[in-house]
Amino acid sequence: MTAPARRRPPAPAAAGAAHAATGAGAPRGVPAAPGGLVVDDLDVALDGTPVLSGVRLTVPGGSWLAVIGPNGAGKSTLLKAILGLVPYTGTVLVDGEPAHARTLRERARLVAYAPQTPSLPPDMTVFEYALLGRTPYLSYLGWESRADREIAAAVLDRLGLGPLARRRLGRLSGGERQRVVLARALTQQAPILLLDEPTTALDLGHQQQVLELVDHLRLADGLTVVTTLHDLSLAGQYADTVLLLSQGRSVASGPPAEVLTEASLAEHFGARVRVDAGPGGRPLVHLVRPDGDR
Ligand SMILES: Nc1ncnc2c1ncn2[C@@H]1O[C@H](COP(=O)(O)OP(=O)(O)OP(=O)(O)O)[C@@H](O)[C@H]1O
Repeated sequence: MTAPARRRPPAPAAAGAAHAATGAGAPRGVPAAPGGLVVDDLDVALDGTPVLSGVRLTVPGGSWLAVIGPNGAGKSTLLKAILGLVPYTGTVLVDGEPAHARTLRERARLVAYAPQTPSLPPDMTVFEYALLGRTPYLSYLGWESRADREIAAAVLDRLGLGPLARRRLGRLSGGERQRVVLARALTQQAPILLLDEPTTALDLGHQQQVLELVDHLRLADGLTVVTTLHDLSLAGQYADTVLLLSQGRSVASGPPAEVLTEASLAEHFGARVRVDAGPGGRPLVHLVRPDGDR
């Protein structure tokens, strides 16, 4: 896979005032992270219900942010706001500009998104679906080139999906569907990758395969990665920074070992856990039965 090398120094934290999503250009005082993301004072209400309030984050280009939080905390909504798929107030800068300042085609070349529960056309084949990732690069009346087809085939191979290339989407298992959705996002070859729960349907081996591939691409090509993850040990092993959302607010953000603490997880998830230091001091989170002495 090829993508422009985008290694950049971390950007300072955002510090701007709220501004309407319909405005154009970066608000004064909010520094852009080149190749990265800046979110500041983000509010989202859906059907009149506040879902996100005052959320802020900075993801320097080439780094990995894991967004964690209990069910309904607003993780998926945060990704959708970054993509410009839901209305918001506040600041969202993607590679230094608000998403809505770019055309849909420009956005698709910049940000690839693998949603949590996509609807897949049942009669489309795996290869055809992966090839959709090349759409932002086609001319308006053009067809996919041989190079586009080779890129899609290479991504399917790297995800172990080559043998399923001709299979129709309606005949895939849950885990196969999830990897196909990731394949389409990777075929897009965008420098920013937003993955909503990319491992929930995967067995242990495929979880590792998918996350290692994403990390390999991040390191090789400088991709910026944002994943929501319910598996907190995976968040701890792979992310540079963890953002904990609770009831629509950012309640903690920082290196995994600072955010994934027993006290914090008890408070915000209502879970009793043990946190051990794993390889490199990265945290491993284990559920502990409240009556574990029995
Ligand atoms: N159209 C809507 N109108 C009102 N509330 C909504 C709407 N869509 C989503 N919500 C609510 O917004 C909240 C955040 O949803 P979101 O999907 O972002 O949470 P999440 O953290 O990704 O949850 P999960 O871990 O369960 O996937 C939830 O309480 C959800 O019910």
